[in-house]
Amino acid sequence: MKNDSLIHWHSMFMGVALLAAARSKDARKRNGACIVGPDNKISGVGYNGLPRGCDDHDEHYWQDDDSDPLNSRHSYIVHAEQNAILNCTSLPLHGSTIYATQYPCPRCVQSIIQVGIKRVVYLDKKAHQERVNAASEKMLADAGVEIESLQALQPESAEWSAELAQFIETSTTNR
Ligand SMILES: O=c1ccn([C@H]2C[C@H](O)[C@@H](COP(=O)(O)O)O2)c(=O)[nH]1
Ligand SMILES: [Zn+2]
Repeated sequence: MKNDSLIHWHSMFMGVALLAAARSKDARKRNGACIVGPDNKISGVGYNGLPRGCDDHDEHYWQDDDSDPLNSRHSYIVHAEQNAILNCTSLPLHGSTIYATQYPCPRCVQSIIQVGIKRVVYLDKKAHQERVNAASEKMLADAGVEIESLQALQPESAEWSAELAQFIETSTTNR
C-alpha cells in the first residue's frame, strides 16, 4: 500500500540545512545550507565553522573584537552558504537552489551569484540587520537571482522546519 504522508521537497531540503547547522560549533548562531539541482538532487551541504585544521577549541578564533581583524571571529568563520558551495560534489551549480537557515549575508550572496545559483530559499531573517539584508537583496535582484522566504513559499514547510529546528536545539548534546 502507498504511503501518502510525505514531507514537501522544501521541508526535506530545509531539514537537511537544519541538520547540517546542528554540527556548527558557533555558540552565537548555528547556520546550515543545502544546494539542490533542478532535478531535486542535493549537490552540497554546509554549516558555519572554522576552516579545516583550525582548532575549534582555540578561543582565539571566537573573539569579538571587530576593531582588530586578528581578534575578530569574523576573520575566521566560513559561512554555511560558502561551505555548502565549497563542499559541492556535483558541478556546475547553474540553475540550482540554495536552502539557507538564515538570509544570506552579502559575502555569501556574491558566491551564490558567481557559481550560477538562481534561487535562494531562507528560513529566518534578522530584522536588526536591515542594511546588510538590503545589500544582499540589491545584488540578488541585479543578478536575477530569486530570493524567497520558506514561509511565503510553503507555509506548512516553514512550520515543520521551525518545529524541527526546535527539536534539534533541545536534543543535540553529542548524539
Ligand atoms: O550569511 C551568513 C551570515 C552569517 N553566518 C554565520 C557566521 C557566524 O558563525 C554566525 C553569526 O554571524 P554574525 O555575523 O557574527 O552575526 O552566522 C552564516 O553562516 N551565513
Ligand atoms: Zn555569509
